Amino acid sequence: MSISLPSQGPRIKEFNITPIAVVDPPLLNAAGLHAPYALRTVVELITDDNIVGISEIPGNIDIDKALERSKRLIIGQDPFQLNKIKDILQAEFGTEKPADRGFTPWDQRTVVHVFSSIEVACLDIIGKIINRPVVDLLGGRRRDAVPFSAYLFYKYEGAGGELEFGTDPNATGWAAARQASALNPEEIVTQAHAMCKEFGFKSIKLKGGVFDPRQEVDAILALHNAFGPDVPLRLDPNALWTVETSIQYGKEMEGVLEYLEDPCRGQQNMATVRKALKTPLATNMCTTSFGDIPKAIELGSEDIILSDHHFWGGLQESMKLTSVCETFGRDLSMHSNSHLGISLAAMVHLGAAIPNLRYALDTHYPWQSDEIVVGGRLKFEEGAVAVPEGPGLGVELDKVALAKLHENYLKCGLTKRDDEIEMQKVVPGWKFMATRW
Ligand SMILES: O=C([O-])[C@@H](O)[C@@H](O)[C@H](O)[C@@H](O)C(=O)[O-]
Ligand SMILES: [Mg+2]
Repeated sequence: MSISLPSQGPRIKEFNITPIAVVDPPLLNAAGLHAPYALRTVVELITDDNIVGISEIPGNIDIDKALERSKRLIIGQDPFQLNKIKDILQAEFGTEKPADRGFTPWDQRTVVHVFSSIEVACLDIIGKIINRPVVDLLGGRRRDAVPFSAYLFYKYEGAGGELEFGTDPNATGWAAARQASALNPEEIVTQAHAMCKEFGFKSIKLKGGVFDPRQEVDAILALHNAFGPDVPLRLDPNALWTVETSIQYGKEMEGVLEYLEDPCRGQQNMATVRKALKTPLATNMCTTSFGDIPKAIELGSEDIILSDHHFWGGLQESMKLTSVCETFGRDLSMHSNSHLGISLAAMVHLGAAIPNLRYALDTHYPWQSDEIVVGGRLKFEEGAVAVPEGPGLGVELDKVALAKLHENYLKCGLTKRDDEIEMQKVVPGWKFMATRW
């Protein structure tokens, strides 16, 4: 049966794709080391009456090529017809398998990113046309401001960007702390104090999977001592631990962590660990798509799904996930990667719509200093970001800032994220391992 669409309605007439490179400090993780620039891609959809919708996704040349390929399909479409747009993209690209996400801490699928970028930009357009914020297109706000967690990283000394491992001697406050090394529990506690002071975060996550688990657990215990029992803590070894290691150290941190994130790899292993611990388990690695849900429920692999609209195919798909979580008694919170204000605004609209938000969301935002939205960096108050004012996402693209970060992209020569190669520049021969301890 074919559906006839209104012949009048707006049509997308222009689809711009701009890869950018954002200054990023030398942060360490399970897959190696962050490059001096984190890559993002900015999508702009423009309607025939010149309404502009924007979105931001992780940068990767393969995703950019897929976006290029989707241009001819999207131009001429009505941004309100999101189901039709989804069907068109699905017919062109097919559906990726959950396993296509790969072993890295971040998601390596292509098509989910394409879906997400087009959907968010269309929602931005729709919001502007009907003069409503995006949160109202997700069922309306449940809160006016969305709480985020501090996100600590082990790191080498350095500011990233052109300075790479060097530092800016004129930096003060958090900008100075952000350049400092953090390679042991004491330096992690110092980083936590500086970040919480600047942004007012009320909970703290440590990115693990970098050092021997003993060192990382000691850092968590040091944070517990420094901040006391009222500041919830999380540790994320990005699946590098065995089941035995996860249970051993999970038991040691019982009562200290609010949740343990992806201690080990795969739903079956996570389910075994979950049965052995009282501490809830969270994931952005073993249950990462709707296709993973049946097994997640059957095995009981996690308590909290860390959604990410860039990986779950957009904001509306993420709202669908909230219903799945409610149905099966799971909590939902949010995962992040290095990002700027367009992604942050989208996360805030989604975070404001999620029911029963018990856990503050992740954000890498404090680690970035660049911005591409008019008015500059978004503000945190008491660790939370207010739903942006204005229709759509409530943020506008600063074209001059965008052009500068596109220049960075052209100059830096990076085309996709590869933390293993970056690490090998510092530690020759270093190898990523799917399970390490
Ligand atoms: O930025 C990083 O290095 C993180 O490791 C990131 O890539 C992960 O995807 C993420 O933050 C996580 O929670 O696993
Ligand atoms: Mg994680």
